[in-house]
Amino acid sequence: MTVDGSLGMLPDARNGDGQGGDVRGNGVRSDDVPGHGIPPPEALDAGAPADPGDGAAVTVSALSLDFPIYHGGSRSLKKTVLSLASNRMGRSRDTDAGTGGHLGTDRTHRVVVRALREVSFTLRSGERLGLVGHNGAGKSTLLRALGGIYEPVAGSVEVLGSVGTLLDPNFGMNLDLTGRENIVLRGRYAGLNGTGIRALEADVEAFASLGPFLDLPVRTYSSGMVVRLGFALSTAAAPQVLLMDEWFMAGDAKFQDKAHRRLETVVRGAEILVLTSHTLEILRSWCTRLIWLEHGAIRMDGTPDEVLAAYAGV
Ligand SMILES: Nc1ncnc2c1ncn2[C@@H]1O[C@H](COP(=O)(O)OP(=O)(O)OP(=O)(O)O)[C@@H](O)[C@H]1O
Repeated sequence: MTVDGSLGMLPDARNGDGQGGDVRGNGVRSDDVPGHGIPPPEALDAGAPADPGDGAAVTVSALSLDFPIYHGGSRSLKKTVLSLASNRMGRSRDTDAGTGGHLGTDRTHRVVVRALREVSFTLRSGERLGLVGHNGAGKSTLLRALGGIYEPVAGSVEVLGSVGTLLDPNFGMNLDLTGRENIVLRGRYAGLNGTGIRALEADVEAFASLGPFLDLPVRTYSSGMVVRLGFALSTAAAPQVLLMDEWFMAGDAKFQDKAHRRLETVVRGAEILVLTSHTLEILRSWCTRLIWLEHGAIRMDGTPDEVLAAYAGV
């Protein structure tokens, strides 16, 4: 079972529980979340927060990841794939369109999108990595593989340290529960005691500014309101390794401003950041290193100045 080690976080991978499996973005499986009967915070005072340990590092070795296409039996798709590649995965002629991963077939002749192809890199404490590349280049897939959400078909991912994810505002959220109940649940999954959960509730309530909606089911929220709640929950504590998709830029202008300030604190607290964005100013100002992905493979790995000059000519 993969239970998050701290708020919005996956467990420390050194416990052997941070990789693979059906982990949702915040270490909470949506099907694990009970619908009712959540004990109040004061009933939980015996618990203690997990110790995230120290010395974060990320090692990715020859990572490949495929998505099977289940209606790939259609003749036109098969014909396209067969005519595109002649026909060994990972050894394409110039078979790729301008967007998307590499289309091919696996050993059982099933059509797959090879979203990542033999990706290798290491990250040490202090590094802030930005991922750039065309639509469908594999940026989000790589983030999710680092978060243990997707399993590699080949190669490996090793993450040392607690992992925090800002990948999808809905991850780990039970839409039938109220915002407040979701906060308590998240606190419980993080191993917080009653005092910790009350502090979390106060922090998220103040930050998300949902007013009376906090006591209504999340399914009644607008998408911006879900972002507010999800963001507030996922940024309530700084993980050692923070994985961030660009959805955090969603929300109205006032919220974006607030979100940016809070994120800066989290990013300062995190030892390693991995961020995807199409916004060049964000990549330049937040990252110390960029990896340019093209059709699932690393095209370039360097400083933001080097990579942006080659990628975007800026
Ligand atoms: N769940 C899925 N099922 C099938 N294919 C998928 C799935 N998720 C991603 N893909 C495919 O994997 C490839 C990489 O997608 P990914 O979302 O990682 O790209 P990205 O670089 O994040 O793109 P964008 O900048 O458009 O968000 C794409 O070709 C996409 O079609």
